[in-house]
Amino acid sequence: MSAAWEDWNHILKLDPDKDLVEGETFEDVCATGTDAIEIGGTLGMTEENMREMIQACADYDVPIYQEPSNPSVVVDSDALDGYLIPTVFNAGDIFWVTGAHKEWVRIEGGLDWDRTTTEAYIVLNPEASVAEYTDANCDLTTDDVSAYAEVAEKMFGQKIVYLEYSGMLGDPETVQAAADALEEATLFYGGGIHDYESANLMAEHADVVVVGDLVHDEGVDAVARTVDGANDA
Ligand SMILES: CC(C)=CCC/C(C)=C/CC/C(C)=C/CC/C(C)=C/COP(=O)(O)OP(=O)(O)O
Ligand SMILES: O=P(O)(O)OC[C@@H](O)CO
Ligand SMILES: [Mg+2]
Repeated sequence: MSAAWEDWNHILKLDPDKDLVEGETFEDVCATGTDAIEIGGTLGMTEENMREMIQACADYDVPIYQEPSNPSVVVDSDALDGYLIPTVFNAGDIFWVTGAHKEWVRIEGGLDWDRTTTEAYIVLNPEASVAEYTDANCDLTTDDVSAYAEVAEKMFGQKIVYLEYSGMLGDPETVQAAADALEEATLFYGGGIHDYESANLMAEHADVVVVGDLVHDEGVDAVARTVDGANDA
């Protein structure tokens, strides 16, 4: 059976610490045409705000995945299709590569691995909260990025590699270099997608584009245009 994300073009990432645009509902959000909703963020995450947002999206016909930023915010909910768990390949602190995961396993005493997939993050915007949080070394050349992508897939068996430019539009050549380095793994791209053109551009290079802040800043019509851009690539 193929993994769900192999058929996706577009993910909408909802931040439990941010509001929707006034007048818009989670029903509207789930009707943007996105292939999946990922719930997560770096700052301001709690088990409670995660649970509320998962519940708010539960009744609509779109898969929901939680992307926890640390073990203490993981939510056990039947509404979830699964967990997408970051591991940050260029983190400055090993805690964000394997340490948090070890703690999660230790605390839980066993995980539902069938519902859990890791995402091999390469964090590339030094201004993003996630870069600061994980002390990521974002000073990477295109060759560094493609080499990390290859190591993620070939050495660590990662099924998903995630180029994370959160808050800024990334470099298409770097995204293409990462795509070229991968054989089977699915390449996610996220950061700064704000319209049809930017979604279309990044979806030419990555398998799946992730749209985040746009839903909180501009709303569902803007997100729907990025879905079109991704699907047309
Ligand atoms: C082991 C478990 C369950 C969790 C650990 C998972 C890890 C390693 C997390 C570190 C990376 C991280 C914080 C991922 C969260 C998803 C993410 C990158 C969100 C984007 O965040 P930003 O856009 O930088 O932050 P804000 O939107 O909160 O400002
Ligand atoms: O908020 P933006 O810049 O769209 O980034 C999306 C996502 O990659 C964040 O984790
Ligand atoms: Mg963000």
